[in-house]
Amino acid sequence: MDAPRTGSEAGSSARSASSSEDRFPGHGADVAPVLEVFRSIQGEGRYLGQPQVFVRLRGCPLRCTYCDTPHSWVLRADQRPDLGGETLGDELFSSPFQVACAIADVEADGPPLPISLTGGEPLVWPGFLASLARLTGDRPLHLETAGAHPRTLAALLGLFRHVSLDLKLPGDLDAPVEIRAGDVAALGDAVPVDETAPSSAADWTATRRAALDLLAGRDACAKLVVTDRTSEREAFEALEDLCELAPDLPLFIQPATAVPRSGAPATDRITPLWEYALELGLETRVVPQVHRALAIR
Ligand SMILES: Nc1nc2[nH]cc(C(=O)O)c2c(=O)[nH]1
Ligand code: SF4
Ligand SMILES: [Mg+2]
Repeated sequence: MDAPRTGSEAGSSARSASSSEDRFPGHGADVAPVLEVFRSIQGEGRYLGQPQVFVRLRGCPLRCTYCDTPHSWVLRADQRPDLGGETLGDELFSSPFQVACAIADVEADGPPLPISLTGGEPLVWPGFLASLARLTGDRPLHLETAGAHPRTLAALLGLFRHVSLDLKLPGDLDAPVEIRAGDVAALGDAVPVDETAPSSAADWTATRRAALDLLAGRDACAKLVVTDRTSEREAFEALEDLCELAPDLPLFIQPATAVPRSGAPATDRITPLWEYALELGLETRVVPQVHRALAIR
C-alpha cells in the first residue's frame, strides 16, 4: 500500500486544482462522461497486482489499432455511467461528488484503495480530475495516460501519486478525432481539454518527449504496447527517448492482447525490444495485461 501523501505534496495538489479551475471556469466545467467505476486488481505497469478502484472516463481523441476499449472513444447523449454495483447514473455526465460516492460504494466496507483514473483518455477532462482530487483527500490517485496532452499533464501533475505513460508509436495509430465543445450535442456545458492530440510522427516525437521530460524523477512508469505489426524502428526511437529523458522510469513492454484489428505479437517481435532496452540500461519488464489473463475487469 502507498504511504500517505505528505503535507507539502497535498499542498501542491490543492494548488494544481485551483490553477486548473482558473483554466477551466464555468458551470459544468468539472463534470465528466464516466463509463464505469469498479474495483479490481491493477493489471498493468508498476503497481501490477495492487487492488485499486478504477474510474474509467469516456472520450479519447486517439485511435490506437490495439485499443481494448473502443467503446470509450465517443460520447453519445444516451450513454449512462455504470457507477458500481447496481448503480447507474441517469445522465451521460457525472459530477466529481457522484464519482466520489461511487468509489466509496465499490469499496464496500473495505479499506480505502488507490484510485486509478483511466479511459479513454482521462486528461480530456481536466476540470473533473482537479475537482475529484479535492474530494479524495490523501488517497493516492494514479493516472493512466497516452501522454498526448503534455501541457494539460503539466498543469495537473501535482494531483497524481503515480503516472503510467504509454509510449505511443505513430505506426500503431489511426488519425486522431478530437472531442470539441460544441461538436457533440451531448456535451452540454462540459468542457473538454483545450489541447489537441498529435497528428503526425514528428508531433508524436515532440509530444512523447515533452511527457517524458515531465515524468523524469517521479513515481511513474512507461508502457510500450507491442502488436504483431509494431515497427521495431519506432519502438527503438521511443526507447531512446525514454533512456535520454527519463531513464529512471521502469519500462513495461506489454505484448498486446489481440483485438479484431490487431494481433498479439510473436516472441521474435518482443525479444529485440527487451534486448535493446537492456542495452540502453532501462529497468525492463515484459508483462501482458494480467487482468485479461485472469478474465477480470
Ligand atoms: N484491472 C485493470 N487494470 C488496468 N490497468 C490499466 C487499465 C486501463 O484500462 O487503463 C486497466 C483495466 O482496465 N483493468
Ligand atoms: S489512448 Fe487508450 S483509449 Fe485511446 S485509443 Fe489508445 S488505447 Fe484506446
Ligand atoms: Mg484497459
